[in-house]
Amino acid sequence: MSEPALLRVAVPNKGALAEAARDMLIAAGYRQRTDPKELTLIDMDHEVEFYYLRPRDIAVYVGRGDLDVGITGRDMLLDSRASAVEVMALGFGGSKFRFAAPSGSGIDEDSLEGKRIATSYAGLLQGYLDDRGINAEIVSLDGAVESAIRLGVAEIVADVVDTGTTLRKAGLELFGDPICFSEAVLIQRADHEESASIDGLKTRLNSVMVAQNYFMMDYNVSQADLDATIALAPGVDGPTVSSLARDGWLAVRALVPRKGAHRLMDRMYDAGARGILLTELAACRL
Ligand SMILES: Nc1ncnc2c1ncn2[C@@H]1O[C@H](COP(=O)(O)OP(=O)(O)OP(=O)(O)O)[C@@H](O)[C@H]1O
Ligand SMILES: O=P(O)(O)OC[C@H]1O[C@H](OP(=O)(O)OP(=O)(O)O)[C@H](O)[C@@H]1O
Ligand SMILES: [Mg+2]
Repeated sequence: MSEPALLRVAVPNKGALAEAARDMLIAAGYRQRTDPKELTLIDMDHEVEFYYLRPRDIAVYVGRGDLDVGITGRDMLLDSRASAVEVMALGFGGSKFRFAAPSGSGIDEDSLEGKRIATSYAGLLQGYLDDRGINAEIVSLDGAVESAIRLGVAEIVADVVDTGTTLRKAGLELFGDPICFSEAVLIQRADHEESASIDGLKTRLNSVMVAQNYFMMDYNVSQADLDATIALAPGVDGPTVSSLARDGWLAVRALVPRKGAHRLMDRMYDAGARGILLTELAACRL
């Protein structure tokens, strides 16, 4: 009997996305490497082979068709100019790609013409400049771009910003609108065909994201207050209502949005709910 064709999936091997990508794949039921030095891992149950690669290279492999699907940052996908497309945003690794200059320099987005701009995302920056007809010199660096100004290499930097701590430490301040709002994304080759195995992966990842957006709420309530509490927490397809071994009381279970769940708990209590529990979900397919 021939071996099944394995789905080839690229996963960041280190950096800002690696740990969250691994956690998400494990939550979706896949095996992941236990030794960070392993380069690949086969999950035979799901007929998937994972390749642990630099996030910057993942769009190249997927764009060429050497790998079927990959997880990388949207900014890295756009920077690569590879023939790959975003098929699903994964809800982690959020960052912005932004301009910064020394505090008080007076440089703004209207004064980019003729400047030297240091970045490790030359493709992404060039696309921004070309779209606006701006001529500026791009100084391409590998990382730690924030130091480029102090060292005289450039007057402006364009870099990934999350908390802004790195920029502040370098005495820089942001200017202009973000060039790109990034997060981790699932990518496929631009001319990909329909694939049941990739659909399976997307469904599983989606179920993890849905689970991250909801809590399961359990509570007890008297028959008299049931309608009021259901109106506050109607669930997705209506709550499950079971009898409780206490006369005139019911046990109720409903999915509730994670956002505002604690405020909802207060309102449920005021409406008569007691013994209210919020529980994390591991995965959830609605
Ligand atoms: N501090 C951060 N917070 C959130 N996302 C980030 C942060 N730094 C980078 N990212 C995002 O993670 C992705 C991969 O960047 P990362 O910094 O891990 O790659 P790298 O610079 O090639 O690797 P390394 O920094 O390990 O040399 C990019 O999409 C980037 O926007
Ligand atoms: O706004 P912050 O929360 O400070 O995060 C942004 C910093 O994080 C990344 O650096 P990384 O550690 O990946 O180093 P690198 O510049 O060498 O890639 C990014 O390049 C910024 O320098
Ligand atoms: Mg980095």
